[in-house]
Amino acid sequence: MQTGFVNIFGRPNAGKSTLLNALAGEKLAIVSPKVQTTRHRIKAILTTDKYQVIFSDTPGIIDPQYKLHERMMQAVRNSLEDADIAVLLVDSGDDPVEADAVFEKLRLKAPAIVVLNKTDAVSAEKLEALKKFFTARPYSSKVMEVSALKGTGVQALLDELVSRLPEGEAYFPEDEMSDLPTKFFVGEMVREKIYQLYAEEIPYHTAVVVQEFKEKADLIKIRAEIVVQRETQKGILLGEGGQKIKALGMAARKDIEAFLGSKVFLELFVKVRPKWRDNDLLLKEYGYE
Ligand SMILES: Nc1nc2c(ncn2[C@@H]2O[C@H](COP(=O)(O)OP(=O)(O)OP(=O)(O)O)[C@@H](O)[C@H]2O)c(=O)[nH]1
Repeated sequence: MQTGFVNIFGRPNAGKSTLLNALAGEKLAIVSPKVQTTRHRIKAILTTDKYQVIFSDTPGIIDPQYKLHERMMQAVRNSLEDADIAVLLVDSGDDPVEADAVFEKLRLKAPAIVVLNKTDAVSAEKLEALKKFFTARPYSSKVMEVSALKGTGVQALLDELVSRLPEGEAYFPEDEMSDLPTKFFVGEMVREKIYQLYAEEIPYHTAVVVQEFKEKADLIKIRAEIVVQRETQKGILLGEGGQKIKALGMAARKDIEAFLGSKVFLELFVKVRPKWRDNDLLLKEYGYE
């Protein structure tokens, strides 16, 4: 069978997580309109009798400002190492010069396909110009177009990727969807809702840790801790009379229930941990190694 690693790189908000989910046919990576939603390297495994592709979504490439950012960029570097094919994802509405600067710096070893995303949101002329621009770049072996959101072009991209993979044995059992544990995805679903429900800065000061995951007769009991840096942030998360966190819990529970295919009892707690984003021990505890 054709088998190998396809790793997705790009600037924050290019749509990497949306594309990973579209390729995998399953929502594994969380998505929000805010930049830097993805903090880990998230693998999605797609297996048929003809191929196994292991896709990786990586954090958007940025200059680190605190240790959490450094961990995020380490996840990007790890992903550079094992790629059989790199997908360089471009937000077609963006300035191509900025994406180009990021791709140049990656010093890719693997052959790369430049994928123009969000084609649903730009004109044909702009797309034509982008195609010309990226075709001429030295790292680009092909330029393709998709709308990860609408699904346009995703099958053609998948076919192209599979055709370029080496032949070999499957790396993972056929029923495995990811190399990350269920608990991780549950925490991510809570984090996604924080990105969606809270204003600008709150999500960037927040981590989510699932502390308890117990399967009972007819439901799964989950206890998750939301970590923030300051007391004021705790107050914002809770909202007046706990209204905000209640809404957060309800929205997250819905997604978690759909993901697990089971009824869920979700308890959320907020804890203040000053400067956790720069604390090696806490970063490790929260899963950012
Ligand atoms: N119109 C349009 N919007 C898209 C498309 N793909 C993604 N988006 C939107 O772009 C935003 C960012 O998408 P993500 O998938 O979270 O982007 P990302 O590259 O993983 O972002 P980071 O976590 O910052 O690295 C979300 O609001 C998506 O809905 C697309 O094909 N068309």
